[in-house]
Amino acid sequence: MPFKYLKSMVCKRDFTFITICLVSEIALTLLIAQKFRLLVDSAIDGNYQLFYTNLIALILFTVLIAVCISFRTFTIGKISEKITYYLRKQGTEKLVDLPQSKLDKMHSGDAMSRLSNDLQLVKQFVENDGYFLLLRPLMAVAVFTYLFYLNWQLTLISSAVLPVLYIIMIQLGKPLGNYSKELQSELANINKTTQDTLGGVSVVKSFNLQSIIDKKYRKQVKASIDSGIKLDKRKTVLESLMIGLSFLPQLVTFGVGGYLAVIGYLSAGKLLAFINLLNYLTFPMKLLPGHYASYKSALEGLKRIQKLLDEENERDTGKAFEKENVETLVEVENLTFGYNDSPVLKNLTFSVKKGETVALVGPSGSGKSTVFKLLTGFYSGYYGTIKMFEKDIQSWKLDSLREQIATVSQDTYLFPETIEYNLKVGNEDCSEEEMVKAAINANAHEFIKNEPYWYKTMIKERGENFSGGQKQRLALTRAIVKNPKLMLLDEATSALDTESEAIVQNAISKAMTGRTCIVIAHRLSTIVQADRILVLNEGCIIEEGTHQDLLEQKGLYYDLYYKQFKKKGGVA
Ligand SMILES: Nc1ncnc2c1ncn2[C@@H]1O[C@H](COP(=O)(O)OP(=O)(O)OP(=O)(O)O)[C@@H](O)[C@H]1O
Repeated sequence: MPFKYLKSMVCKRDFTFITICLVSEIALTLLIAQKFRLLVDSAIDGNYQLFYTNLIALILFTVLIAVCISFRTFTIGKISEKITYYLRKQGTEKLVDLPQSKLDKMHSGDAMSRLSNDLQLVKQFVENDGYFLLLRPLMAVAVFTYLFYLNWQLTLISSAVLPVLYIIMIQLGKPLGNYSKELQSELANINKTTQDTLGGVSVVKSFNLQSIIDKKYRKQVKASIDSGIKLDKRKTVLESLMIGLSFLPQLVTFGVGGYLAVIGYLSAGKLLAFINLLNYLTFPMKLLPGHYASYKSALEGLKRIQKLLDEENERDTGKAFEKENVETLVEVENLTFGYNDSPVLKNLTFSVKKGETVALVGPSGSGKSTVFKLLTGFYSGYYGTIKMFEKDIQSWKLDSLREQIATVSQDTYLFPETIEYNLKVGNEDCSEEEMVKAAINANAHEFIKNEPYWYKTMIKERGENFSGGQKQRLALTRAIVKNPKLMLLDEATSALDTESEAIVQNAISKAMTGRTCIVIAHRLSTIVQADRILVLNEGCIIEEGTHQDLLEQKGLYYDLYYKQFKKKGGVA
C-alpha cells in the first residue's frame, strides 16, 4: 500500500485542518449561493431589509471563503514540502542502508530517477490535484442535494447526462496509469545513461564514443517522447471530450429553467442559483480527468519509490563487543563465497594475530578484494565462519565492527568537501596536530601544503584536482586518522607513474608499521617483510608462508615475484 508512507508523514493536525477547510469550502459555497438567491429574490420583491441582510451575509461569507482558500493553499503547500522532504530523506537513507548485494544490482541512475522524477510527480499531485480530487466530487454531491431541494425536476433533467459522462471518463482514464508507468521507466533509462556518461566522460571522449552515446540517448529520448505523447493524447481526448459534453447540462438548464421561470414556476433567484451552481456539477467533468491522471501518475511514482523504501536494509542486529586485549583479530575457517552461483572464494582458512602484517597476493580476479568485503561485513550468504576480534562476524553490530577497521581500497572516493573534512570523516574528534601527523606519515602533508588553503582546500567532484597518487595518499591519511584496530590496504599502485608509486608504497610501508594489517600487494617488494603471505589463485589459498618460504617453494609466488623482478630490471 503506497500511501502508508504518506500517512506517517502528514501530521494529524494538518489532516484535521485540511478536513475543516474542505467542509467549510463546501458549506460556504452553498451558503453564498443561498444568500445570492435570496438577494436577487428580495430585490425583485422590493424587500430592502432582507436585501441588505443578505448582502452583508454574502460579503461575510465571501471573505470567509477567501480566508479558507488561503489557509488551505498554505497547508497543502506545507504538506507537499513535508512529504517531499521525508520521501527524499528516507530514500537517501535507504540507499546508504541497503546491503551491498542489493546495491550491486541497482543502477544509480534508476535510484536517482525515483528520488527526482517520481518524487516530483507525487509533489505535483499533492500540490495541485489531491485536494481537488476529494473536493470536486464532494462539492458535486452537496450542490446536487441543494439543487434537488430547490427544484428536483430541473435538477434531475439537468444532470441526467452526468452519470454517462462519469462512465466515459473512468473508461477512457483507465490506461493512464500504465502510460505513466511506461513514461517514468523511460525517464529512468535516460537518467541511467546520463549518470553513466557523466561518470565516464573521459572514457567517452578518449574512445570517441559520443556518437554511440548520442544514438543511445536519441533512442531513449524518442521512447520517452513517444510515451509522453501517448499519455498526452489520451489526456487531451479525455479532457476535450469532457469539456464538450459538460455544456450539455448547461444547455438543458438554460432552456428548461428559463421556460420554468417565464411561466412563474421558478423564481429568478433560484434560476440564477441553478446557473451559478451548475458549474460545480460540470466542473468535475472538465477537471477530474486531469486530477485523476495526476493521481495515476503519482501512484505509479509512489509505487516505484515504495519499492526502493521496502527493500530490506543491511542488518542492524548484533552487539558492539569489547575489543581490547584481543589476540586474534581475524579468524577465517573454510570460507566459501560467490556473488552469484559460482564460488569466488573456496574453502579459505587463515588468521591474523594482533600486530601482524598479512599479505594477499594473486592474479587479478583471484578474490583478494572479495576477502576484504567479507571481513567488513559487506556480504552475507557465505559458507564457513568469519571471526572478527574473536567474535563471529554475524554477532557483531556492523557499524561497531566497521569502527574498528579502516579500508583503503582501489577506488579512492573523496567527498567534494575540504581536505580536512575528508581526512576526519572516520574520526571527527581527531585534533589538528594528529591529522597533520597522519598526513606526514602518509606522505601527503607536502602536497597539501602546496594547496592554496592547505587543509581547508576544497576537493572537486571525483577528486579531479588531485592526481591518482595524491588521492591514494589522502585515503591513506584518512585511514591513519581513524586509528583503527585493523587496517585493510589495497595497494593498487599499478596505475601510478614510477615516482608516485614509490611515494605511495613508502607511505603504505610507514602506515603499516606498528599496526595489524592485511595488505593486498600488487608490487611484491612491499611485502617482503610481511609476517605471512597468502597466495590466492582462483579463490583458493594455494601457498602460504614468508617471502623467503615462498621463494623456496618455487610456486606461483616465485613466478609472480620474478616476473616483476625482470620487468623492473632486477628490482621487484
Ligand atoms: N559485485 C560483484 N558482483 C559479481 N561478481 C563480482 C563482484 N565483485 C567481484 N566479482 C567477481 O569476483 C571475482 C573476484 O573479484 P575480486 O575483485 O575479489 O578479485 P581481485 O583478486 O581483488 O582482483 P584485482 O586484483 O583485479 O583487484 C572476479 O571474477 C570478479 O569478476
